[in-house]
Amino acid sequence: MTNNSELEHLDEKKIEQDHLDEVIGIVKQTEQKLQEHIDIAQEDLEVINDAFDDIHVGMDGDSISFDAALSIHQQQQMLDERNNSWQQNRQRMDVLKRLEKTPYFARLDFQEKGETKRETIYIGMSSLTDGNDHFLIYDWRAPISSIYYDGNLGEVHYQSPDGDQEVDLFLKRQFLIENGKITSYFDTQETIGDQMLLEVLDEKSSTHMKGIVKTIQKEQNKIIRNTKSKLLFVQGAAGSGKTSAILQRIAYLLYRYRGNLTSSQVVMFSPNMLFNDYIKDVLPEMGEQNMVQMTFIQYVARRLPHLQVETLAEKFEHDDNQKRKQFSKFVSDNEFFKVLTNYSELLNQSGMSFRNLKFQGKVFISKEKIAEIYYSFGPQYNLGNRLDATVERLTKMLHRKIGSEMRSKWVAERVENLSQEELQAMYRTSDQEFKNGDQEQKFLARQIVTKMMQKVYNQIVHFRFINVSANYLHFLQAVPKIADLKVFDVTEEQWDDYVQEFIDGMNNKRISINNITPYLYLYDLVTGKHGELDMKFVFIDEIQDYTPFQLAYLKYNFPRARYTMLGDLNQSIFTKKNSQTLLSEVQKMFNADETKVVQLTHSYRSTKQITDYTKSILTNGQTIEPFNRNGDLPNVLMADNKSTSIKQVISQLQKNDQKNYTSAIITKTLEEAEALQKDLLQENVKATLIKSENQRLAAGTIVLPSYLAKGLEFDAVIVWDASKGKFDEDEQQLIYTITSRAMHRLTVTAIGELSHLLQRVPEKYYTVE
Ligand SMILES: Nc1ncnc2c1ncn2[C@@H]1O[C@H](COP(=O)(O)OP(=O)(O)OP(=O)(O)O)[C@@H](O)[C@H]1O
Repeated sequence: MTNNSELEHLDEKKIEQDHLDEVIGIVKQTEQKLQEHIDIAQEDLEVINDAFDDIHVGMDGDSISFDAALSIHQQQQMLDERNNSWQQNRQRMDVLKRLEKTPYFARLDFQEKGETKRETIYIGMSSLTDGNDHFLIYDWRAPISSIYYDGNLGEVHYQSPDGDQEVDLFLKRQFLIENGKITSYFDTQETIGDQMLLEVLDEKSSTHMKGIVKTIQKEQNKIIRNTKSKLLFVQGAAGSGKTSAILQRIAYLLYRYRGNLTSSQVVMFSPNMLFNDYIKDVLPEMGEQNMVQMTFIQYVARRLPHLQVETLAEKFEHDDNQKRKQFSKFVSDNEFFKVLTNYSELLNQSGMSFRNLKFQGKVFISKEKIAEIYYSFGPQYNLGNRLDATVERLTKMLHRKIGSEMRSKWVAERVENLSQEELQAMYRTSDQEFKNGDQEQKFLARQIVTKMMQKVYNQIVHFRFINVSANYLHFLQAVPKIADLKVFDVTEEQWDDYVQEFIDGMNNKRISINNITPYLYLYDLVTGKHGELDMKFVFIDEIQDYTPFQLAYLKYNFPRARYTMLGDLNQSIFTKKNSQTLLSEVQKMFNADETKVVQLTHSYRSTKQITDYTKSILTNGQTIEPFNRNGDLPNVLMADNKSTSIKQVISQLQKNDQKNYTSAIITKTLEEAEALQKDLLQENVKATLIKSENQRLAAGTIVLPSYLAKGLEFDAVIVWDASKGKFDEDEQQLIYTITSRAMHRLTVTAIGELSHLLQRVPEKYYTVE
């Protein structure tokens, strides 16, 4: 028997479904109108294109009349405009198609302060108006929508363009809608009801990340809508939604600053390429274009195309050595950044190295001559304009050289022997006239010499006459004199080895990750580069893997940008930095009143059981609060030997399969991942090996090394071979990162004895088989 409240609920559901049907009807009408526009625009484009072809046909030979040129220009402009609006319409159509399935996910009933009328609004992925400009759906990023994420019922505030607004909120309703049908709805008192969040988090993982617009949490909303801070620093536990929050933040910023901000003025530095692929759908699904996305290594390496940069795998394995760790610490410190900055100032007086400028294999301007020119400018010059002045002087010398070279014998001979086609190619117009033969001869000689000299000119304007590697080497050699090595526990002999390593690398056209950033920074200082002034927002994910040097360099490169840095200081697998130091070092680079630090402590990715387990691995970790979603206890599979361990993995994979969980087997190193995948194959178990960050995640079981697992998540994770002696004490963060990738199920395998890092976890948090 149904009671009254259930009946009311049914009635209410029907009313909501009717409203939904009505909105979907309007979405469809809007689609139809838009389609007509698109069709017309398409026809227009074809007409313009045809006209364009006619003009081309009308051109006679190489010359083109002024009228035709003008016409082409106008047509081109028209074409660009139409193309643009055509593209915008297509994008809008994609958004409407999505709205047709799920127009909105929430309803708010409220009354603005000072108003007498109650209002009801619906919130969705994008706004939609009816014919009378009345909003049927509000974009989730609109100012009013923020009360959905921020407030409990009752008095709530939100920021509008006119300042702080107060409303009285009566009702907050969340919908689950599938293909135009309301499957369920909840009225909630709290910010975002746990029930809705549970439903979302219980879903299975996929090879691509999903948006979280419907269930953004209050703390996350603060990150998303922050527009004031120059530095927004987010410390968040594994799985607390840092990455999700920044992607929504980018969508928010693109909406909020529409017209003044394009996706090319937003750059995101991500931990590896695999991760870029993982998140690539989130923004397009919100109707926005992806930002510029790259890894730090890509950013620096693209400027040195002739050098091979150490890979992540190499760096990970090299740093296993204690001596290297010590160097890495020194050369990645803020102090080292200062030492290098100071060194560059000395170069203003002396010490810059140059290369000879050559022409046809012979020295044309010697490096000594260049040095003389460079230091002929007074002390009022800085490095940047000293170089500019040198370029100017060298260019003048080049012009003089062209003048004298034109009179040389080889040029006269070359002119004599020019074929008809070569001549035509040299004349400005096919009927170029000359006063006399002498003038024509001069003109041609200049053309020939200028062309030959073009290479030298390019070398000058691209600063090829600066010997960057010699300069950097001098700097490294000078370090013991200008910095206190003892502070960093490095002896002079050890430093000499480090310098030698750089020289050996260079001889083989290789450079280490440690050297590449200081190398480029010195180059930028010498060339007076001002950085990319146009970049407005810089996002850095997994900040704990950046060194203070790299961060200082990014700041130098994007001097006008606002920074959002996110990370989990518990997951520093490359820098192994102590959490607080990194934060305080970063904060020093910005004014305190322009900095905001936000902590996200709730972990949403994993079940309560997994989070309880993973957080016990950390001895002095940041606060982590599990979200109350239940699952199995993590299980530890102990074996006496490797082949038993492999059998255990296979049987676990089968159990995971039964639950439809995709599994990832995470090994410590790449070598182990490769060996394990082969062993599995021998047993007829297929798994995709992810061995480089340039691959894509595949469906089905995958095997990957720890450092590529950053930022990713999987239904089930099997940690391979967490045996005794496998992980050092300072690798807690690494094992924490690996285990915290699991959403629903976590398995750990070990041979002989379990790693002491995992023996710390209280026994009540796992089972042993
Ligand atoms: N508000 C939310 N609503 C729904 N799902 C959420 C929310 N916040 C986070 N999640 C989910 O939690 C998981 C972890 O989020 P995300 O990867 O953004 O966390 P992270 O802090 O970047 O993690 P890590 O540092 O471990 O890489 C994702 O599946 C994400 O969809």
